[in-house]
Amino acid sequence: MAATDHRRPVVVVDELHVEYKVYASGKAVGPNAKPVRSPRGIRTVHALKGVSFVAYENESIGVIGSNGSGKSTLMRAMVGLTPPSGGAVYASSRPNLLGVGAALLPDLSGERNIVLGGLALGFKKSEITALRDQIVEFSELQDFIDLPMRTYSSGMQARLKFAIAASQQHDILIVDEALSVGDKRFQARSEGRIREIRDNAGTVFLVSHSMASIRGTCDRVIWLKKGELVMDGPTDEVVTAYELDRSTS
Ligand SMILES: Nc1ncnc2c1ncn2[C@@H]1O[C@H](COP(=O)(O)OP(=O)(O)OP(=O)(O)O)[C@@H](O)[C@H]1O
Repeated sequence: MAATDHRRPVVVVDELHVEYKVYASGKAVGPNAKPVRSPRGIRTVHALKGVSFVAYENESIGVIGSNGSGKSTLMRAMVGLTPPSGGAVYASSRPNLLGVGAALLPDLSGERNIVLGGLALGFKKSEITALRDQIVEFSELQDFIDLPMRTYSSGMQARLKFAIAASQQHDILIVDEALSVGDKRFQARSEGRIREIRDNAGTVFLVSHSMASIRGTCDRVIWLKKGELVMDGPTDEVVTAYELDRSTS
């Protein structure tokens, strides 16, 4: 395709395989993968089985598939949190996974967590200070920002996390299911922010079970099923095929 040749590739996923090895007593094996029991009592879950695609700048790519199909594993492998057992991921810059959750502390105020989350995402202290007002405003938590995070509802926590992570332009941003937690109005605002990041030459991956969010945000969709990429193409085509598959299986 001539048009494709002119776009700058930012992520190349090449024949990516991820296998999790879990002790049989472990809790990590999900219902959809077929665990293989080895003689030593270790199960292997083949979560990604040779997934390949190229993502270009200015694309926003939806990642869909039923529970346990490998979506989060793919995102974690793209940011380097989960090592591939085969194949490779190449990226023009480090992808950022939106989900500063692990870094935030429930006993600290929203205010302190903005600093903590910002640092965890690699922002400089001065950048966080400059972005503070914008983050509070986007999260709409002005009246609650001095309270400990444990007093926030899950939707309020999700809003703060999204506001921190989306406060800066990212070259490659991965949003894993974050949008489904806030209310309708916040979802619409976050979708708008994702489109803005994409329009400013970023590439956005959105993992979601909400086909409305996917349709509203993405121009291309990757559909995973049991660790394999079954379809990669324009949003409407892939979502329609996925919904048909779900209604018949
Ligand atoms: N840390 C882990 N250890 C062992 N197995 C894992 C681990 N993480 C995921 N898996 C398994 O890998 C498979 C893919 O899981 P993954 O979380 O990538 O799916 P997903 O498509 O993101 O699912 P969901 O829609 O439910 O979030 C599942 O069978 C799951 O049980």
